[in-house]
Amino acid sequence: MSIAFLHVPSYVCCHKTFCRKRASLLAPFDAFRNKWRKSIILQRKNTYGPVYMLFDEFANKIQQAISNVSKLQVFNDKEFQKALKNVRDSLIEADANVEIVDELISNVETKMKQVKIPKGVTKTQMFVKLVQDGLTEILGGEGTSDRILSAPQRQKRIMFVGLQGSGKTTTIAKFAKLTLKKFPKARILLVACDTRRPAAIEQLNILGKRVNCETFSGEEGSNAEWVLDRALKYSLEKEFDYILIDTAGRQVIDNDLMNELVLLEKNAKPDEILLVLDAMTGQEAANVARQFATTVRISGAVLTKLDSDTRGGAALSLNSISGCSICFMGTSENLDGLETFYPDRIASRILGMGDIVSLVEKAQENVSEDEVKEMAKRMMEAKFTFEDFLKQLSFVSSMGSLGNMLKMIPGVGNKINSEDIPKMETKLKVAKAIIQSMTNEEKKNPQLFYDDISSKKRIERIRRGSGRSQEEIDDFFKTFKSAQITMKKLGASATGEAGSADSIESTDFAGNRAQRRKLTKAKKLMPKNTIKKGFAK
Ligand SMILES: Nc1nc2c(ncn2[C@@H]2O[C@H](COP(=O)(O)OP(=O)(O)OP(=O)(O)O)[C@@H](O)[C@H]2O)c(=O)[nH]1
Repeated sequence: MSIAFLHVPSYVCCHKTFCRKRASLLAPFDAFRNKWRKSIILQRKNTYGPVYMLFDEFANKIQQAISNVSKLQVFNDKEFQKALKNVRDSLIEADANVEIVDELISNVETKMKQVKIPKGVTKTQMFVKLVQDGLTEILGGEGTSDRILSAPQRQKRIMFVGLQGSGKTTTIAKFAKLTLKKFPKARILLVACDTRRPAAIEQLNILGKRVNCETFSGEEGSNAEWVLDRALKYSLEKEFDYILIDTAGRQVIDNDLMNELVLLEKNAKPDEILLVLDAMTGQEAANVARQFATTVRISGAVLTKLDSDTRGGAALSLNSISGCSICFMGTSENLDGLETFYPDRIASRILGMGDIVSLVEKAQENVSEDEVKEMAKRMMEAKFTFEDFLKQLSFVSSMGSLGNMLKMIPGVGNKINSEDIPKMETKLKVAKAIIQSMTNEEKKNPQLFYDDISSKKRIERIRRGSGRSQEEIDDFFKTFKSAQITMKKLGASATGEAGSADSIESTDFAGNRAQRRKLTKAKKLMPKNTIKKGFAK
């Protein structure tokens, strides 16, 4: 059965009254709609594990349009118009607002005609850059996330508002965790002002414990103002640095909700008010934002459930329609699933150009400088053990989903087939299990598995201990060997020692006969001085 009828594009319902009527008309479908959403999340989880690609449906289409242009030898007016049409179509299909899309297309068209293309830059490259700039603009301007996440000069109060089920309570816990990552000594109090839904208080209590933050809640039946008043006194007394205030949501915007928020804003005098919006509502999120912004002073939006939103309509419409910029995005149900939203980096990721800045930031968050130095030193010394391999694997998994990480690497993200990622993630898990079944001596000395007469017995013991098949074990040792070779190559090239092709060929994992023949042929074709030492440039 088609459920498309549940999502009327918001440009059809530009009138406030109609919006309200539409929402109440759809209220009976809400339970069904939520069930449908949950089933989609489950389906995606079952198919791809924890992987999500940012707006993958939209990204695939726009990347296709861009890649067609990049392949062109001649970029004449006919091709240019065709490329513009393809970009426009992909944005419209992504549920972006038609007026905004047309403005973007017209800007690209005008700029392309006016701009003086610098030497060394092709017309098609200029086109891609203009599309990227346009996309960055509609995703939002500067953003306020850095200010919101900055160290507080005095007690900082942040209020979270939004419709029911948009993800406020979960986002508060995620936000607390993100803040603690940045300021580990920060003292954070979570305040349960969502007194309408008793389960919300319990939910905040549980989540608070999971992120090691204290929660303040009133008795059952107490009103939100009363709880806030007590919580503020308590927080001053105990000198908390951050006060994160959860508020009640409604299925639709009504006077009751708005009046309560106005009172809470007046009493809490929050430094920031974050509007939490469900990305899966598409353009409707922009209308909700517009209505909230008329009542309370919204500092920015948190767009949740982006892991389930393949189209991107909410992100593409929010800023232009409501003037509300996206500061953070929810990328999973996990408490680690909140990321800062940088429009330029997101545009780059969508266009398949990667996001190396975020990748480096993630790496810095998860691995210390000393660890990096130690790893580099071992690489230089051409030592690479199972212990190092395990450290690298743990480092990769601590950075979040592999799919997200790969998408951030320029030139790699758009070449990865999302269906291959779960296989890669399973491979990482298998490798971890195998190494964990080794003794400390084995972890430190991989040679025991290659030269030692007891190697067969060792491998068999590990196979049984890790519960893996012989095929998985063989695959693991092969992968490890090639990682070891790569490390040797890197170490040799950095120190200028003989290595590279010659030394690789002499190892037992130089590939099969066909690969070796290919290598010899390549070496013959290379100028002599390039194959002696290090990498050929
Ligand atoms: N997949 C996914 N699920 C999320 C995300 N954020 C929140 N959720 C889920 O959305 C559901 C609703 O989240 P809540 O935090 O309870 O929403 P709320 O706005 O506090 O709801 P009310 O208190 O009823 O107003 C929960 O099942 C969350 O786990 C996200 O970024 N991704």
